[in-house]
Amino acid sequence: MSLQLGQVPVVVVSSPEAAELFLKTHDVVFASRPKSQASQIISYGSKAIAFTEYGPYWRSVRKLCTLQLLTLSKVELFAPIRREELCRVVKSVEKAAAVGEVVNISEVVENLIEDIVYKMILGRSKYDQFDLKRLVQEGTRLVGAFNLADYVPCLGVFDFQGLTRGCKKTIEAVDEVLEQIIKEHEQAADEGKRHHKDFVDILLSTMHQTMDPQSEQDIVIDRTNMKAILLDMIVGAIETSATVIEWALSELLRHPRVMKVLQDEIENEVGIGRMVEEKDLMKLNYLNMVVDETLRLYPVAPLVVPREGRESITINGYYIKKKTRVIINAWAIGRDHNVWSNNAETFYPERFMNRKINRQGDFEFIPFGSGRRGCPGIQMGLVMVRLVVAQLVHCFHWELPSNVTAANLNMEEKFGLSIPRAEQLQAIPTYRLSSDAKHQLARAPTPHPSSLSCLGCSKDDELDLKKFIQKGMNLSGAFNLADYVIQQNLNSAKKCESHKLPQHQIGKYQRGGGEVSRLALHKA
Ligand code: HEM
Repeated sequence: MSLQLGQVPVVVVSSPEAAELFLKTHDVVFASRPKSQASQIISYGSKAIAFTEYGPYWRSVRKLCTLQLLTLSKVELFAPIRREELCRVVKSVEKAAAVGEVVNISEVVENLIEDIVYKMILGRSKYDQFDLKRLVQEGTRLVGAFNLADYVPCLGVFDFQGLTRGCKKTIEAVDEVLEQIIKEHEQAADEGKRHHKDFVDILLSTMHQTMDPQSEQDIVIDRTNMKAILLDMIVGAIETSATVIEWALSELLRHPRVMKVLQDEIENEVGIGRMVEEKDLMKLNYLNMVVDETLRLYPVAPLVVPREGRESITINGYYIKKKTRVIINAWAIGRDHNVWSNNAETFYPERFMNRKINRQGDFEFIPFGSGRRGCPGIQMGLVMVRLVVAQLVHCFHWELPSNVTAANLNMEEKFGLSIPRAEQLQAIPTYRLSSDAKHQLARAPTPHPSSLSCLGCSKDDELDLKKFIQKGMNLSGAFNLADYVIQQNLNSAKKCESHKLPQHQIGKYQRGGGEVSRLALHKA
């Protein structure tokens, strides 16, 4: 569908076939983002990833964030943080369950995801004096709002809708929090207190240095870029994951049959004597179906994030002018009857049973977008969503409060860049694990700090790599006679013999060093 919104030509894509043309076949043409007044202000002038135009800067920053924070190995590194935060939440919901209290699930989930994300990205829990979550929500609302000035630019100066004022106020408050976080990291580094590097430390260490030596442009990041990147990561991680979890739990509450199948699956795989661990997730197929079905019906970004044509192009006989804005309607695609049959509006996870889904390559299912601008946080998002949903339905039975039924539970959404529930979700929990699980909860280990190591994993108790490294250092530092007597003539075995150095002596050092480095490499 083609629209003319003010001065901006817009193409709306609402079928999987068309989505494939824009996100795969001609992805490179539509890999840029349009500039909007709100996104410019909120992203410090397009200095992060999500609203930055396609080019070397965007590529370098995206690469940095992916490698340092979002690869599967980095995501796994943060498992202890997720575990500890979830244990804390389970304990507090258990207390509410003991007295039959109604729990505000939305609040619990949003706070949980917020805590996990801050610890992963900022290396600390939230500040009492700053409500960063509220600022993030406000920022997302402002960026998602329809701003007349984006389509009729001459109206921009008047700011009729007050969006520019709102954005400036929000970003000033966000800036204060980010400045404090950066200062704390700098101070701790100066005092030699930072033994484990978090994402803020990584960004600080890359400041003012060429980010990508292979890039044709000399790209360096300064303090402002750093804040923009941190904000992008926080917004990307908090709003999205919490929203999916809330919708999944809402649908499970409306569909007791699905809830029961899911609880049975987890009980069979995990047992009723302990909480769900991340390693269990890969065995939980029905859980994956529940999450996919939620993402199909409630794609967090229903219109993905707008794209912009970098050049004019003709697609399927239609001429599309350079700078045309492209809106991919993931919401409509997820509910398309031609793809999902006549029951497309129904929450029915079993539809994914015999469907092999590629989450960023099948165009009938694009909750994470696709192509060059597809979501880089998919691994982190999916782990958080699956783990929290699994844990909450495994540890508790949930019932709607007495005045709400499955039929009248309010399922309206708030409109913005993302679509959270309009009304907070509330339910009454009953603890369902055996008493052994309580001991396990009490013993929940404190996580190791979010160290981003060069191997991308934490220390393994069974593999004492440090011992091998020390031994290797000892051997390479040892005085080796052979280095002084035969080193110059190593290539001549005959000369070695003629120097009358005992063969076993040479072999001892070579064997020792070789064995140590072989073992160390093997362990690594
Ligand atoms: C369930 C969770 C998530 C969902 C459903 C989701 C969804 C999306 C979608 C639809 C897009 C637009 C893709 C496109 O234009 O093709 C996107 C982009 C993005 N997401 Fe996510 N996301 C999730 C989690 C995360 C997390 C955990 C992070 C980072 C910590 C993240 C960071 C980003 C960034 C930086 C972009 C912009 C990419 C670019 O423009 O190059 N997301 N996400």
